[in-house]
Amino acid sequence: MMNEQLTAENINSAGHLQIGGVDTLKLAEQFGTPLYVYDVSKIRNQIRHFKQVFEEKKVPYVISYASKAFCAMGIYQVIQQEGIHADVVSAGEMQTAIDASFPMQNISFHGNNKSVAELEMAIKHGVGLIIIDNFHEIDLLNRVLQEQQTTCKVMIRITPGIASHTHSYIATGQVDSKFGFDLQSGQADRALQMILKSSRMDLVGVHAHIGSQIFDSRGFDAAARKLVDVAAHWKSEYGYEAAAINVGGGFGIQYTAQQKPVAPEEFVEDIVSAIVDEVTKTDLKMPAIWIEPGRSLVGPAGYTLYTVGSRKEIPGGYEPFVAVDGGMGDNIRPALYHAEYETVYARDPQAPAVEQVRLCGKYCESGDILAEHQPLPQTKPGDVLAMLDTGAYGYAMASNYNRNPRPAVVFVENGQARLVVRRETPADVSRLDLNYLNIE
Ligand SMILES: Cc1ncc(COP(=O)(O)O)c(C=O)c1O
Ligand SMILES: N[C@@H](CCCC[NH3+])C(=O)O
Repeated sequence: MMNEQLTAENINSAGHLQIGGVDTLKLAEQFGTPLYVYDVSKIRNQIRHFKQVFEEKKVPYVISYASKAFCAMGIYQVIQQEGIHADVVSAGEMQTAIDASFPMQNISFHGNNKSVAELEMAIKHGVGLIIIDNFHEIDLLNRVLQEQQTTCKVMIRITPGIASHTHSYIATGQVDSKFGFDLQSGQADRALQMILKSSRMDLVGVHAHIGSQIFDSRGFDAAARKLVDVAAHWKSEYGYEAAAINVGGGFGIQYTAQQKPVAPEEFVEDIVSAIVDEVTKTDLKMPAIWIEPGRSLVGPAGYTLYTVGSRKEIPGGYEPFVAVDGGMGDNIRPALYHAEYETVYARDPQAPAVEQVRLCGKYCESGDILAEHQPLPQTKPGDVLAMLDTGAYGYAMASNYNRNPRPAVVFVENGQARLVVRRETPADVSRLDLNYLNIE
């Protein structure tokens, strides 16, 4: 039976799993495993779906890819081709965008504790927008702008007081969040007044992000309406009219057959309708609507290929452990959020399952389980498995725990595979260490 996440295009004439027209067994052989593989056309298609919604609704918009979901030069190059913006949250992400020759005016800089060095770097490189999170940042940014004798565009991030229904580790819109200015206590208004007073900051609008991996539109609807409300209040109270309303990202994707999020573009349709509806009740001009999708752009496009190694049977009715050559170092999400994924047997994704196993990694942690109750056909060492939908927050959150080198990343498009991040070597992993006792 075919996994729901796959289509007929995923099976080649040999019956093997293929991605972007390339056989996954060949990819594993050519590039080794574990391997992150992206089907680039899926990313391009999703961007087009988002664009279509805005264009049909005839509203001004900006799509800004949240590059924390997957950051590498290659992805900045793809999204630049598609003509969208990106947001970054660190000097490292910014550097990667610079290395990819991404137009810096299309970069927004987020973060709840941006350092002076990061702000200086952003201003020096002409980052298009700084999304201001707190009072300390207003102070730092004013100083940096003063020193560099320049100005920059900013947005104010507010906490809309909306609890989204997602894992508590990835909810951000509730009042008790570390991100953004609180509305109820008047923090957001104070921030507005300070920014309007600054001759160096050009305020373009208001931002909120309610969380990640959200499955339905209710929270977005409420957040969108709240943002228009804030914009209307700022106009009537302070004479400031927002040119942009940024609703953040967070559109959930389907990782398993049981999960039923609405399609990413449907979230956007609902958001746009809510904003248009609210704006028409006010005297505001239609602001540009910004979205910041991360997971929904890159998650479903990503696959992780693993090779099966050891197997442990435990008498007494326990599920066997089947170990692969990766694990929590290349995908921390199962251990961190109890995230679930589906995995298929690459040689024959339609092969009937004969058992359920615990798919575990090679890291020295009992919690290094990639999937419990994973149905699989009979596997043997050397077989290749493909975990689906690993494109977001997989490579981005990879670590060198146990000093395991991180996997390579390959982009596949039109039957061609290209390495976009090379595999780390053991020498890469120890490259930063210095000799404490000067022993040669
Ligand atoms: C401010 C902001 N925008 C966008 C995103 C992207 O979220 P997602 O990957 O869930 O679309 C995040 C991460 O949650 C975020 O913090
Ligand atoms: N890293 C999280 C999402 C956090 C989003 C960042 N604000 C995940 O894997 O689901």
